[in-house]
Amino acid sequence: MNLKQQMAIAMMAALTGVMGVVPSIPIGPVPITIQSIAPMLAGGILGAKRGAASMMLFLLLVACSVPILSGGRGGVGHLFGPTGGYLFGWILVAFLVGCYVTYAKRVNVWKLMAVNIIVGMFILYGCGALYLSQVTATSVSEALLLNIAFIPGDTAKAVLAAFIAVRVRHALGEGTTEKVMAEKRSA
Ligand SMILES: O=C(O)CCCC[C@@H]1SC[C@@H]2NC(=O)N[C@@H]21
Repeated sequence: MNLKQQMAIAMMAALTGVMGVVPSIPIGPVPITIQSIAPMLAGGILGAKRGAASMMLFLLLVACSVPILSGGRGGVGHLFGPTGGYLFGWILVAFLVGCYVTYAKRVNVWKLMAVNIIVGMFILYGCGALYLSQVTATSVSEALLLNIAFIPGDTAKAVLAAFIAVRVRHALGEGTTEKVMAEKRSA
């Protein structure tokens, strides 16, 4: 991995942290947060491995008590608290969304939007709810139902993330034959 790719991972982790300045809206044990757009952007812009790496770096910084979770929270306790399933799920979301952009011959904004919705919402809700039901006295079905409140905001984030990712990839020349060949040579 070259320096430019490492910088891109660090910048995505930093961007996710900057989003943490925006306070979350607490509704029950899991808040509404703008940061849930970050894994979709990370995968959509950086691809599978680098997208997942940026989310890992972000969570590592949180574990080191850097106050970059929404509302300025940090500390390893947050990773294993009620929202831990969502936080670790962000790595999976970035990876799976990234798989689409990495392996698609041509990234289509509508398909990316669909992948964002399926992975960045419904698979993430599954991870979050399963974990939440383990660490609190909530059944899996109750925990799943909590996610209904996130659907409108997360749908908007999935749409926005798809448009931003396609624009940024286009601006960076990602997916062009020359770029793919150059990356294969430097890998
Ligand atoms: O800050 C945290 O502790 C993590 C919050 C996780 C929030 C989840 S991510 C998916 C869903 N959409 C939201 O806006 N909130 C939840």
